[in-house]
Amino acid sequence: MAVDGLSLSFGGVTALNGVSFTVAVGEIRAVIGPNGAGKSSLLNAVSGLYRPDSGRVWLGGHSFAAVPTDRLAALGVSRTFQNLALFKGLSVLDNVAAGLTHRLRAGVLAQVIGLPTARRERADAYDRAEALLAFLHLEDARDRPVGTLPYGVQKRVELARALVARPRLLLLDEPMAGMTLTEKQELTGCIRVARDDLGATIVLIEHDIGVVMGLSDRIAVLDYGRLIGDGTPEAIRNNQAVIDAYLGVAHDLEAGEGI
Ligand SMILES: Nc1ncnc2c1ncn2[C@@H]1O[C@H](COP(=O)(O)OP(=O)(O)OP(=O)(O)O)[C@@H](O)[C@H]1O
Repeated sequence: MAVDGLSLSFGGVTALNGVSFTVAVGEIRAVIGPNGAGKSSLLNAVSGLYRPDSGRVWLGGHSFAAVPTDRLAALGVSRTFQNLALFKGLSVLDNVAAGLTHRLRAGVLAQVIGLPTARRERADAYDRAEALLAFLHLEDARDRPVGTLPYGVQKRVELARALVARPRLLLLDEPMAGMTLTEKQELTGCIRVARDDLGATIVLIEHDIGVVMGLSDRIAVLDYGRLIGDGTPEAIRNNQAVIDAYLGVAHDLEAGEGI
């Protein structure tokens, strides 16, 4: 994935101003920056929810002036949202399988009347969902209605659902928001599993600087819509422009506190 000269404004507000960076295959790439820096706008442009004013988004060897949302799955892209978007009354397994069943080739009618192809696709979706539960340590919660689970577990279910289609690129929007320290540690482990064992390239927006420093291979830093830093955690920690604009206000970087 890459973005090349991405610009986007809303009325008089410049959300993105000529942002370019690349994401290597198999990389965990964080995008950080103060509130209003343009992080969500960037993720929304990459996933096709916003149409940039100029610039290109590269996904899987194709470049787009505006990413077609209906082709995201075919391009191997999956994303999560800041606010949970799960079916609260359905079980964990059903929610995870929904990451596949909502776009099965056999249509809804075929599913309902139980044609063999539909049955096979559905069984396959559930097999893959079961496998994902094992990877992300969710087996114990398999049959529980999602709404009854602690928030941190629900976030893991959301990650599992995004992963069930085996995306090549996974976009995570503030995955650690609202989590306890233990939950953050668990989810960090799951994100590593997604990369190491499931082969996903990961781009995440995250405010918790401790998590970002520990998890990312490279970090892109936005400020007022501009890219002001791009490099390894070590390079970003020592980047004066980044310290001035962002890290300088961190309470305690070494302790890994969020800001
Ligand atoms: N749909 C929108 N309509 C109008 N202005 C918007 C819209 N989306 C973003 N903006 C503006 O664009 C700028 C960048 O916002 P964006 O949400 O991308 O920043 P962010 O870095 O994700 O912030 P936060 O960390 O607070 O989520 C802000 O000034 C914001 O008010």
